[in-house]
This record gives sequence, C-alpha cells and structure tokens, in this order.
Amino acid sequence: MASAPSITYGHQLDCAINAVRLASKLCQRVQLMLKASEKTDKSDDSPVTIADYGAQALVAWSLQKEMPNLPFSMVAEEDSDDLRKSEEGKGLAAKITALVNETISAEANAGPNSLSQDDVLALIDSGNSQGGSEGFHWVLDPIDGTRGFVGMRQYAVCLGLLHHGKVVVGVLGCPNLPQKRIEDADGVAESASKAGTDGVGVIFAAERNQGAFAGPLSGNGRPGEQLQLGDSQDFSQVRFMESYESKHSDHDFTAMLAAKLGVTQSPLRLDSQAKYGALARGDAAINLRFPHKSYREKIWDHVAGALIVEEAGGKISDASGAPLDFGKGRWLDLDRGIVSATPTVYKALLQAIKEVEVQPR
Ligand SMILES: Nc1ncnc2c1ncn2[C@@H]1O[C@H](COP(=O)(O)O)[C@@H](O)[C@H]1OP(=O)(O)O
Ligand SMILES: [Mg+2]
Ligand SMILES: [Mg+2]
Ligand SMILES: [Mg+2]
Repeated sequence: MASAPSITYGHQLDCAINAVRLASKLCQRVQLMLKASEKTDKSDDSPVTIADYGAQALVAWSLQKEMPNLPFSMVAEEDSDDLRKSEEGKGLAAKITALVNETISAEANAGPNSLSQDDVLALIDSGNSQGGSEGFHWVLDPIDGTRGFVGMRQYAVCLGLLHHGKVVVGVLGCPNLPQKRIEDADGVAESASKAGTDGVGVIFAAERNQGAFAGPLSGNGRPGEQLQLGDSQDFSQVRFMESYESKHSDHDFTAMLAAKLGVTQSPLRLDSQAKYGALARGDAAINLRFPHKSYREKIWDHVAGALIVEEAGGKISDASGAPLDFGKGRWLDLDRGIVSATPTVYKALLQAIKEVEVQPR
C-alpha cells in the first residue's frame, strides 16, 4: 500500500516570506526617522514603537490578501488597546495608518490610502488568537528585540505557522544583520548602521522537513542558500550567544555555564531572534536564554527561530532537555531557560546545566 503523501506547506512559506519582507520594509522606514515620541512603554516596561504596530498590521494584511479563502488565526504580540484609549494613542494610530499605507503603495502595488484607521486597528487586533494544539495558527512577533530596534542594533520580524501545535513554517527578517558570517561584536554593531545597503539584511526561511535557507532580505522569492550546521566539539573554538540586554537573560549564569563547558571565547551578544538565524548559519554554536525568574516566555519569541535551527540540523529545548511545546496557547511554559546548539555541543550543554548547581536568578 502506498504511504500517504506528507503534507507540505510551500504556499504558506511563500506567503510568509512576502509578509515578512513587506513588514521589514516598514521597519526600515521607521528606523530612519525614529523619535522618542513615537515610542510608548507597555505595562511590562518593554518599549513598543509605531513600527511594531505597523509591522503587525502589514503582516496580517499581506497574509489575508494572499490566502483569502483560508480561515485566519494569528497569535501576535501587540493589540490596539493603547491606540484607542488616549488622545496620544489616537495620534499614534493616525501615524501608523499613514505608515502602513505608504509602505503598501511603495512596495505592494496598491493605491494610496487603501486602508482606513479602523482597518489598521482591526488588522492589529486580528493577532488576538489564543493558538492551541488544533488547526493552523500564524505566530507573529512584529518586532522582536524592540530595544535593539530603538538602539540601532539587531531586531527581527518573526513569523511562524503552527499546524496541530507543531511549527511547520518559520521566517525571520533581520534588516540589520550582515549577510556575511559575524566575526566579532564590533562588526555586527557596524552593520546595523548600514541597514538597506549592500551586504546588510538577511531573511531566514524554513519549512518542516524541507530545510532552512538564508539569503538577502531585499529581493524576491525564496532565499537560496541552504543551511547545514557542522558539528565540532572543540570548545576552545566554540562561541556562545545570548541577549544583548542582561535584564533579558542572566549573563552571570551563562558565564558560569560557558566556563564549565571550557568555552573561552567571549560571548556574542545580540538582540532578538536574529540569534537563531546566526546559530543556523554557524556564526556561533550555542544560543543561551535564561530569563530572570519572574519572566514568562511567549510563543512568538521562539516559534520561527526554533524551526530554522532544527531544519539547519541544530537542537533546541528547555534547560531540562524537554521540547518546547508551542501548542498550549500564547505562553510557553518551560524549565528555567531555552538552549539551542549544534547537536554534539547541545548534549554537552545539557550535561553541564545538570552539573551547575546555581540557578538563574
Ligand atoms: N524582562 C524581560 N526578560 C526577558 N525577555 C524580555 C523581557 N522584556 C522583554 N523581553 C523580550 O525578550 C526578547 C528579546 O530577546 P533578546 O533579549 O534576546 O533580544 C523580546 O521578545 C523582548 O520582547 P520584544 O519582542 O518586545 O522586544
Ligand atoms: Mg514587545
Ligand atoms: Mg519578542
Ligand atoms: Mg516584539
């Protein structure tokens, strides 16, 4: 008996790539003109900019335009509450609407002013799905690493697709990431100021069981370079990555882990899921995230990057080795932190975590 054909998600991958490219264009426009007044602070003290909202609206618009006949469910970070409450919020909503329309007319061959302010607020709120382990759900972080975005460092537009709780498509748009392998922290800092120029801006894309690919963010179609991780375990040569912000991941704990493994190179500190892309193309062999104890992870911070790492041949799990379960709603419950690495290094890393007694604070 012939076996059932396996499901592929090629059309959804193409649509996700187009949506991420469009939203990345909006982010690049805003980064050129960002002012403090266009940034608000949410109740968790994280910043949000007109670009976060605009990118969320554009991804929702683009996906629905390209797949009009499919039911649409999206789990996304932002909502329009703060844009409806105050005069200041309404002013931001008007700016976001103008920005979304400008980007659509410049990049997507649509007429100017094609979306009203209400349309844009509704698109932002279309990201309010609770997700879960049944059916299809898009998962979006319109800007991951907003602090990096504001600080002219790294950030990423991160879009994934869940099918029955498993990630089947993952796309990362990284406008400030160098297209060449990162050799040192200074090089990557410099690249962020050259966004939009030759050699800067990368898109990573993966489909389950079909591999992970990278290529220039500018341009069309699927990125062409397949990523396949090597697997050396020479810890004197291995470099690890972690958050730029020590508030987001415990740098003291990771330093202890690295010492236990015999890693001597200093860490590469980057904002956002750009780290997952950098791991998948071999810029570093380990990515460590140990948030402080009170922090609860959300699925949009890991869905797209996790598939890109796995399809490049890497491993990802929580700190106990348990797989990340993205099918439980908007939150991601896990043991202590999230680790990803090349396969042999990953095994040694889990062992080192067991042996290091002190827990992240
Ligand atoms: N207190 C916090 N601890 C850990 N992560 C945080 C905290 N506040 C925000 N984040 C999120 O951490 C991620 C950035 O990761 P990194 O530190 O690796 O750059 C982002 O998703 C960011 O949200 P946001 O998407 O709003 O930027
Ligand atoms: Mg945020
Ligand atoms: Mg995020
Ligand atoms: Mg975000």
